[in-house]
Formats: sequence, C-alpha cells, structure tokens
Amino acid sequence: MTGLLLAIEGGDGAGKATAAAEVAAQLNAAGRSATVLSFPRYAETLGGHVLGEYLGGRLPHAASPRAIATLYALDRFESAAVIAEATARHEVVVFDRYIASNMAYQAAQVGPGEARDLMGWIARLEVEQFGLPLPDLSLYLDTPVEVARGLILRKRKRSYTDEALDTYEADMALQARVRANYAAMAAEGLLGRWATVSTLADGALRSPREIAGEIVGLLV
Ligand SMILES: Nc1ncnc2c1ncn2[C@@H]1O[C@H](COP(=O)(O)OP(=O)(O)O)[C@@H](O)[C@H]1O
Ligand SMILES: Cc1cn([C@H]2C[C@H](O)[C@@H](COP(=O)(O)OP(=O)(O)O)O2)c(=O)[nH]c1=O
Repeated sequence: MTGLLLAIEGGDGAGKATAAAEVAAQLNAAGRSATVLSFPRYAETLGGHVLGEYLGGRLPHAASPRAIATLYALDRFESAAVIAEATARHEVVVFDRYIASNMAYQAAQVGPGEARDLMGWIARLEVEQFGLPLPDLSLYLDTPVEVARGLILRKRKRSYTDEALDTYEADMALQARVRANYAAMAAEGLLGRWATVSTLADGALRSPREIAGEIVGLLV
C-alpha cells in the first residue's frame, strides 16, 4: 500500500491535532486505514528533544531562523523510517504539521524581503537534501488568531513547558505573520496541492466532526 500524505497545517491552537485525530477516526471507521504522525516528535528524536528545550525557553533565543529550521527538518529526517513505514502500511498518513510549518514559522521571523528566499531554502533542505516526501495535499486550517488563542488556553499541559503559552504562541504579531504566510503558500501552491478549511461558520466554531468530514471529502 502506498499511503496518501495529508498535511494538516495552521497556526498554534488552530485545531490541527483535533482535526487530524478525527480525520483518521472517520477514515478508519469507513474501512480506510489511516494513522497520524505529529511533528515535532519531541520525545522520539534528537532534533525534537532540542526543540522542546528551545520552545520551553531553556536555550538562547538568538539562534538564526535557518538554524532553528534545520532542527525541525532534522526531527523529520530522523523520522524518515517511521514515515516510510506508515506510508507502506496505511492508505492515508495524516501529518499534524509538516514541512510547510517550518516555512510559515521561520519566514515569519525575518523581514518581508527575506521571507521568500528562506521558504525556498527550507523546502530544498527538507525535500532535496533530506529526501523527505512531498505531501499529496496540504490542508490549511483557517482559525482567527483570537479564537486560536482561546483554544490554546484549553490545552492540556505540554511535555516541554509548564507555561500556558510557549515561545511562539505568546507572540500575537508572529501568529498573524504565520497566518499570512500560510495564506500565501496555499494561494501559490508551494510544496504542491493545497486546500483551505475554515474552522468557523457564522462566527462560531464548527464541530471537529464537521471539520474533519469536509477534509475527508477532499481526499479523492
Ligand atoms: N472544532 C473544535 N471545537 C471545539 N474545541 C476544539 C475544536 N478544535 C480544537 N478544540 C480544542 O482546542 C484545543 C486546541 O486544539 P488542538 O487540536 O490541540 O490545536 P493545535 O493542534 O492546532 O494546536 C484543544 O483543547 C481541543 O480540544
Ligand atoms: C513542525 C514544526 C513546528 N514549528 C513550530 C510551530 C509551533 O509554534 C511549534 C510547536 O509545534 P506544535 O505543533 O504547536 O507543538 P505543540 O502542539 O506540542 O505545542 O513549532 C516550526 O516552526 N517548524 C516545524 O517544522
């Protein structure tokens, strides 16, 4: 079996983990084997461990966006065998964040004139140099920053920090730039095919079941 790779993307607290789990559950219930891989893999890889230290504020924050991007890419590179195994065993592999997260977040740390170059650099590092597979579909989960912040505060404690908001989550201006980067990547089809799904309808949060149902409907 060669699994279809579906990357769920979006800002912090957009509802990615919830949507990824629900998409896999709906597919499995319909007899289509699916699994979820969530990045970063904090506890499983060296890159993930160092990132946990970074996001928890225990490393110097003067590190350049390229250095940080390399750690996220390393976490996926170290996971190549796990990705290959999941792809071999399942019809659909759902990524809770993938390469586009690195592009959206690191490009949000540099000036607008540098953002494009950095996105291209990250895509080449991950796909050409590290040999990671391109996703078949990147799904941008569109949740306004204020709604996402409310959802982050509902999360359970994370492994890498005691704070309610980690380094990136606390920075609202950064979250707004991340959203703009995702919208641009989706519009231009960077890394391949994109679709956008809104988590709100008439100003209210849609149920995870409804959001996932729309996503499953996009998988042909
Ligand atoms: N559609 C939804 N309706 C209600 N609560 C949600 C929905 N999506 C996510 N949540 C809740 O919001 C919080 C953050 O969601 P999560 O999926 O962990 O976001 P992300 O992975 O994008 O950071 C969790 O407590 C989750 O249960
Ligand atoms: C996977 C990935 C995440 N990130 C960022 C986005 C998030 O702000 C942060 C942590 O990822 P996140 O998925 O939010 O972890 P958790 O749900 O445990 O808080 O890392 C990147 O910058 N590049 C990447 O490749």
